[in-house]
Amino acid sequence: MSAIVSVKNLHKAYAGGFEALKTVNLDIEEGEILALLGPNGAGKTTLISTICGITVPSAGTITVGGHDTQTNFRAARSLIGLVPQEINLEPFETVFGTVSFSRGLFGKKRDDAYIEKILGQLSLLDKRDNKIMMLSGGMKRRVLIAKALAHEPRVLFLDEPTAGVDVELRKDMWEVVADLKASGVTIILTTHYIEEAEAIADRVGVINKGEILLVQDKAELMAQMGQKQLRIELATPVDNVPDALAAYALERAADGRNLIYRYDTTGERTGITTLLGDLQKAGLQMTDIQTQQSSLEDIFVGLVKETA
Ligand SMILES: Nc1ncnc2c1ncn2[C@@H]1O[C@H](COP(=O)(O)OP(=O)(O)OP(=O)(O)O)[C@@H](O)[C@H]1O
Repeated sequence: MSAIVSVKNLHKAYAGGFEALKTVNLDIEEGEILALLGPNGAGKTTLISTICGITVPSAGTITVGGHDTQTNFRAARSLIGLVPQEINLEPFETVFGTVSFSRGLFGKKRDDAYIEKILGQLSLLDKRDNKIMMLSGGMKRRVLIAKALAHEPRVLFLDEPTAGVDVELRKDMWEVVADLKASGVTIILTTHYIEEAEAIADRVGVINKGEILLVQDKAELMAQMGQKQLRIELATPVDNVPDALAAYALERAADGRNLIYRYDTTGERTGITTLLGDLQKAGLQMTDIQTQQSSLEDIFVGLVKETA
């Protein structure tokens, strides 16, 4: 795969001198879904709007499809669709009119069949002639996506696409994003919902305080940084972990009814077999055992805490 968006040594300081981005380097591969995670104020929106040419970088270069966003803005911008955080639609306009007009803004020839195809993809075809003000919040978000796709961009930026959207609709949006990927669009989304990144992203980037802490394949990240835990339920609760088991650094939980053992998923040995043997030797009887993998959320919280 080759990079469709390439960000090199990007730095952004706002007028007051605040450094929103500190030397960001990022390559976005054609056809991937990249989720950018970060706490409030981390610099996600600044990064997106700088790539889209809305915010001027203080230093560094960005290319989209090989076009420099500063020296060749029009060519770079025509490859980008941007779905902003805020709903900024004309309430009296129709769905079709809104999307078709946006295509015209990019100097593309009118193409009703293409607009209808996008509306179909976003389940908006039956709302084609409805006025925007008649739509629900979720439908308006879909119109924002349709509008961003109207000029056939190759890269789509979604800034918090599901903020304030209910769980069911959020899952619908994930399907929409998966369909768009299948149609060949590269997708970058920012989100506060880590489960969203876990569900749909190919790669995950974590930003904090204007710096990219990591960008990594999601599955690899979860395998590498994730810990597993084994929860052992005891027949009789214990007040203390027996000294003979000190080496396992077990944690008591549920009033001593459970013991928790954490182990590294990348280690050669988990130590579980010897632990179970030693538990028996120590005279502890188990009634149940369960394993649990740490989630992307655990990993994210750990990373951001480290740089706090
Ligand atoms: N126009 C501006 N002038 C000065 N500071 C700004 C401006 N826009 C953003 N900032 C600051 O830059 C930092 C990064 O903001 P940004 O909106 O990029 O963060 P974010 O990660 O998108 O946050 P959120 O998740 O809250 O949307 C914040 O501290 C913000 O206050």
